[in-house]
Amino acid sequence: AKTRHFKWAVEYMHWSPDGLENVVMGINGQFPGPTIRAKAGDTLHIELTNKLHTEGVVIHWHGIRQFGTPWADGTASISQCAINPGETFVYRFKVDKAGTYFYHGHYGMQRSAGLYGSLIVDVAESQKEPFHYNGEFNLLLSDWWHKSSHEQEVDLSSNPFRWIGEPQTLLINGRGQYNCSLAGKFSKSSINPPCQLRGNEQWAPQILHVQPNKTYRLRVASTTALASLNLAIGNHKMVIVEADGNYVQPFSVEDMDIYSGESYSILFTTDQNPSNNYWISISVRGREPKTPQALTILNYSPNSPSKLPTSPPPMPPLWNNYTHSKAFSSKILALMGSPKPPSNYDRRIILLNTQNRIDGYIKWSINNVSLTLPSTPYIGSIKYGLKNAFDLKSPPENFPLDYNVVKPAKNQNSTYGSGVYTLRFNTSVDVILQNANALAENVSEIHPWHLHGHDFWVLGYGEGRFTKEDEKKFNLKNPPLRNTAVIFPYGWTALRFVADNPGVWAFHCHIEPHLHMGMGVVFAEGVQRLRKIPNEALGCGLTAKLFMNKKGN
Ligand SMILES: O=C1O[C@H]([C@@H](O)CO)C(O)=C1O
Repeated sequence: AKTRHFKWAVEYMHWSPDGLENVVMGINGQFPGPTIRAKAGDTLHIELTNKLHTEGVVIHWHGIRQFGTPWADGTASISQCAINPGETFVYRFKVDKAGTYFYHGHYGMQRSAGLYGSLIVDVAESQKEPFHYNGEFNLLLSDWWHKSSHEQEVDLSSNPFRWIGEPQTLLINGRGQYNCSLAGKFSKSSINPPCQLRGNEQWAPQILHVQPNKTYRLRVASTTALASLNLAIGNHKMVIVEADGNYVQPFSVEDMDIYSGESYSILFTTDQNPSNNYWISISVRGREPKTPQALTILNYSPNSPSKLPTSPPPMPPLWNNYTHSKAFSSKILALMGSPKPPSNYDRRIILLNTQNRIDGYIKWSINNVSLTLPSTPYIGSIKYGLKNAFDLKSPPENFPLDYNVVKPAKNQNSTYGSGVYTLRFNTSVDVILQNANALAENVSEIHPWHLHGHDFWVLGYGEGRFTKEDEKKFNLKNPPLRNTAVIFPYGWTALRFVADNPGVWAFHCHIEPHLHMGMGVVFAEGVQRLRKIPNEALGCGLTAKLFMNKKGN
């Protein structure tokens, strides 16, 4: 195993992600940020310098569990203080499991501003993947707004509330087309004429060049701020083999859903007519699509990459065809030989997701608490037993029996909170994510929930309100291990994990505006087992005061 060193500078820069010039957050002059490639067991050493001039920054390594290095998780207010302008913070951690990962900003709405990139971990030198392929591609999916993330943040925090709306463009590896369509003559809308591209534009699509009769691995990860996506490769079947850095029982599909925070590996074989090229398409699911499909080309050698496919781009399933989405999710099962969940739970926490009002401001709440992050990182205030850093009362474990999850709430008001669920070390924890009706009647949305510091087993999905009876249908035989799981409208999702990683871990909806509106909780476990938290992570809030008072620290 190696230690891999990186020196990164984060800054705002002019860029044209979709043909319109805008401002993005870049790393070392690149958007998306550089792709990290490592081998399982390697240590990454990333010196991150904040060149933003007027705001802090942190980077979260999504899917990396950070065993023994919880201060490197990159969550402002939770695992560290935001890095101040001009300062450098060293992220040093081990990548212990092969898989498809990514990294992104986790402060304010910096992910929406374009602070993200790919992190690919190959199997260790002596290991083999449980499948074969001749070549691979990596697609990082995102969504793009022409309004700045700062303006979006103000819009979401205002009364009256201003929703950010649907993205203008979907991006594949940071590239999309706003004013034109790659589909040209196939494009149904007359506003989007065929694109005139030379290929060297920042917004030119990244073409996938393939040879006939080979098998390729397509890695995909979604770091969208909002959009749930459906991916298809025209005329080609896809075999899913990995999800969130865990191998799954291979299964074949024509199209697949991917929610924000998820990653997959897909195998496909170039067994179609080699004189044609084919579409790769990304479309919006789960919200009424107002954003055009993102497209790129699967280019069979020796065809010209500019040769248009002979048929129109794949037709995605209807945006609200949840039966289709649920069928896909339920096909994801662990590969034989994967770690199994404990057969029982020590504690079950039920988390009701609701849209609420607090003093007229629109928020999201969990068991009627809308998360507000404190100014001192939890990891420091818990370790040092600071009393006034956050709400010391534990948040609710459940919600009232008479709450009807399929109707708008009788009382739509909620409260702010910063409390923590303290988990007993090494215990088995069940989390039931319970979806409900939003503020408006007959509305319930998809929420992809992401857990830091752990993978969890997805034990099952169900409709309506979860009851104790439902646990009889849990899959304890081959549930998939993941770090992100979706709740479907009006449904529930059951997860289990072992609280075996000392640290403080965010668990939240990966939709950026929803997190901003309070849709998350905080878990803490075994914090007293941490021997030394680097002071550089805690130079703000009450921990900074503590260090100043303890002279010589
Ligand atoms: O949080 C959200 O707010 C809007 C809508 O519910 C209110 O405008 C929306 O679609 C969300 O997902």
